[in-house]
Amino acid sequence: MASMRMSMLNCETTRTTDQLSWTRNLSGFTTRTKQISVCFDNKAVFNVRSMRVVESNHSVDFSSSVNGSLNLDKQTSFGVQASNNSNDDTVVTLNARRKTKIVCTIGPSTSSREMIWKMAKAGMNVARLNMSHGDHASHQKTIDLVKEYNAQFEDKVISIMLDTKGPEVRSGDVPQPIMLEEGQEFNFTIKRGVSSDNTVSVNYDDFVNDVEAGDILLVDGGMLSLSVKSKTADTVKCEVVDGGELSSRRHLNVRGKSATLPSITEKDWEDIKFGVDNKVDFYAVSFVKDAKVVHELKDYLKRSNADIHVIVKIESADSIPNLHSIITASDGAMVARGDLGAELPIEEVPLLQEEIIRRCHSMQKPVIVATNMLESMISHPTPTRAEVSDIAIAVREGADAIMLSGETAHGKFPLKAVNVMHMVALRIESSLTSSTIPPSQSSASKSHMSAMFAFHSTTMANTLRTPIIVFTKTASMAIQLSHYQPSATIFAFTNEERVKQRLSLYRGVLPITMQFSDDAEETFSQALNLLLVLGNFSFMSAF
Ligand SMILES: Nc1ncnc2c1ncn2[C@@H]1O[C@H](COP(=O)(O)OP(=O)(O)O)[C@@H](O)[C@H]1O
Ligand SMILES: C=C(OP(=O)(O)O)C(=O)O
Repeated sequence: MASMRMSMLNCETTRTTDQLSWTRNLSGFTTRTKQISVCFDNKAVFNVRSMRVVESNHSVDFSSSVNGSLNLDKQTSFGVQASNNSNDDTVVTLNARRKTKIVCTIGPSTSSREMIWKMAKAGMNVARLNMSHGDHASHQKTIDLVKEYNAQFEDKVISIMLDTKGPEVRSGDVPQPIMLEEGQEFNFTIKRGVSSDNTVSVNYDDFVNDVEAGDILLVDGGMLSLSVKSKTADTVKCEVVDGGELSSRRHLNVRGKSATLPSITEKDWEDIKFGVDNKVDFYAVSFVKDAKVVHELKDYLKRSNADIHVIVKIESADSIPNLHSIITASDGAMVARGDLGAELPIEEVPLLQEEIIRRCHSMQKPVIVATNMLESMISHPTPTRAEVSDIAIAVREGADAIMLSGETAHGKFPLKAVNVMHMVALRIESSLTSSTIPPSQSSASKSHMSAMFAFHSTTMANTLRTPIIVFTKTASMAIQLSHYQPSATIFAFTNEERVKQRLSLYRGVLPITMQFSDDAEETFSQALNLLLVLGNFSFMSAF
């Protein structure tokens, strides 16, 4: 077992002083810790402590599938033991904990109370509501259930992400899937409510203006494809290139072209208002093409007094030249590979994924890798090896979160899919060779004291192989720490429920709510107590 050191820090540190050793009784067990104290906010003295910790990371327990939240099962969670080393004080053992977060799309397979609870247990960190499907009443039910779940725990949290429909083009409803054969003629019409063997509606009136003869139409990112042959005032006539089943409300993309609609449509504004009313945690904004739309949404949120973060979905060909300004304006990004791979050549997708993750890291913004991650598990109980490798790549590239779509929304094996994602992420993370010093591209700017503090705390924590405890009111210090990707967990204590909700998207951060006392000593003790009570640390033997 490797020895580790647990440190505690706080934001806006301005100076450090040496400290004495400290003895106190914690939950009936005597512990001794060494402490370093730091000043923060230019006035209060706050303590940075250290404690001997042992990590049993050689035996990752895959049965302890947790949503990055605490595991109450003492067998599979943490333990604390007395150190034999007289210089080192309390020793804690803990099993590795998944750092990469899991976003799950909620749909018919997972919207029941029972399934929300089971998904949370299996490892869901963020519930995504796709506004392209369902109505406000059905999404309201999900929101209420997630909130009910959250209200039960200080140490477990599912955040809510509302994904706007955006200016997407979709085929209309069909009573039964239509089988399209290669070479057959098939039409899309802007007339509403049409569904026959050779024609269906599209939901976008300018479709006829946007497409030209010779364009290639992709259904569901290329599951079916058609070549445009001609058009009339209301109908686009095509020939099927790759056939298959066309079901209701399928995505339509024109290879290489973005729709000319605004990124936030009238329906989106209604959905955004619904999100404000329900205090969701994140918007995932579809088909963002430039930073202007992000500013527009942020202005609206400010006017509405709504503290909701904006995640931009990078999925439109038009967004690529504006990546820097879009991500700068946002609070994070999603690599929405479905539409991205339809609007741009598919071989560009892995390169863009890497680039978007790199840019988000450089701006300390969270990034989600989405779509097709375990696609085969929509209908099969086990993933393809390529899907497992895809998850591994996203984890290695440093994504904050990885996303399940149809796998959990309407798949046959939603819990198994979450479990596979959890296990693969955990295994890959355990194999990552963590250098002691955080990556050089993330070196701390000397002008930002908090960045320097996070950088050096990470170096210390990595050297000593210890988790970190951070106390944060605004999430900022926990986010800074997450950015440097320490090798062990960041326990983020906050007295703000919304901060806890938000932090559940960030890699390596385990948010816990707790009331802060005016007395920093007491706050620290309370936090340790809470970790003990919640089963993060349990003494295996006392001294
Ligand atoms: N709230 C919902 N109600 C009904 N079906 C849903 C819902 N959310 C997702 N789905 C189903 O799951 C599929 C995959 O989800 P997702 O990838 O989010 O959708 P899409 O690719 O259609 O944008 C959808 O195409 C739809 O069939
Ligand atoms: C996540 C995506 O968006 P949606 O599921 O809303 O189409 C995507 O296109 O990859």
